[in-house]
Amino acid sequence: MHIAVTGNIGAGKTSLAKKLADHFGWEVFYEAVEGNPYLADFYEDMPRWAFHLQLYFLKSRYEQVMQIQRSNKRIIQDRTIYEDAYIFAKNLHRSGVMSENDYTTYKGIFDLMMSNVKAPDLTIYLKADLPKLISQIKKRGRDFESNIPIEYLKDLNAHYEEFTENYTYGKILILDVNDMDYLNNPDDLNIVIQKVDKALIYEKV
Ligand SMILES: Nc1ncnc2c1ncn2[C@@H]1O[C@H](COP(=O)(O)OP(=O)(O)OP(=O)(O)O)[C@@H](O)[C@H]1O
Repeated sequence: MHIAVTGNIGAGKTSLAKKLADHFGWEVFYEAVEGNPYLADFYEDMPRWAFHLQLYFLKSRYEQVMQIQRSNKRIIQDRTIYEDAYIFAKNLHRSGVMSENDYTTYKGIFDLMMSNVKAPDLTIYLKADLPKLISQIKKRGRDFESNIPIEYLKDLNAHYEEFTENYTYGKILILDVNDMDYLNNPDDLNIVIQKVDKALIYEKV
C-alpha cells in the first residue's frame, strides 16, 4: 500500500508522515534533503541550478516510486513525483527561472517515467497558508531556507491549489492544517488519524 503526503515547503509533511507511520505501523520514505548536492546552491541562484535540482529530485523520487511498487510493505511517502513536475518544475518554468529548452527536456523525461508510475492509494494534502508555512520554516531554521522569497512560496501555493483541485490520480484527502498542531497536541493528531482511517476505508473522501 502506498500513502503519500503532499504540500508546500514547511507544511509539516515530514512530521505527519512520522506520526502516521508510528500509529499505523507504516514505513516512511523521506525526501532527499540530506546529501542533496544542489539544494543549497539552488536557493542561492535559482536560474543556475533549477534544471540540475529538478533532475535530481525526479531521479530520486522515481527510484522511490519503483521501490514502493516492487515492495509489499505499507509505505508512506514524503512528497510525490507529481509535485516535482506539476508544482516545482512548472512554477520555475512559468516564472521564467527555467528556460523553455530545459523545461521541455525535463518534461519529456517525466512523461516517459509516467508510463511506469502508479498513483498512491491515498494522497494526503496538507493545506497551509503563508503565515503558517513561514513560521514553520523559521522554526526549523535550515540555513539554506532562511531567504526563501515570499513570492516563491506564494506561487507554489497557487500551484498546489490548482493541482489538488484537479487531482485525478486517485483518492485525495485535503486537510486544512492552519490551526492544527498534530506534533504537540494529541487531540489534533487523533482528528487526522480518524480522517485518514476513514479515507482508507471509503472509496470517496
Ligand atoms: N522538485 C523540487 N524543486 C525544488 N525544491 C524542492 C523540490 N522538492 C523538494 N524541494 C525542496 O527540498 C526541501 C525539502 O525539505 P523537506 O523534506 O523538509 O520538505 P518540506 O517541503 O520543507 O516539507 P515539510 O516541512 O512539509 O516536511 C525543501 O526546501 C523543498 O522545497
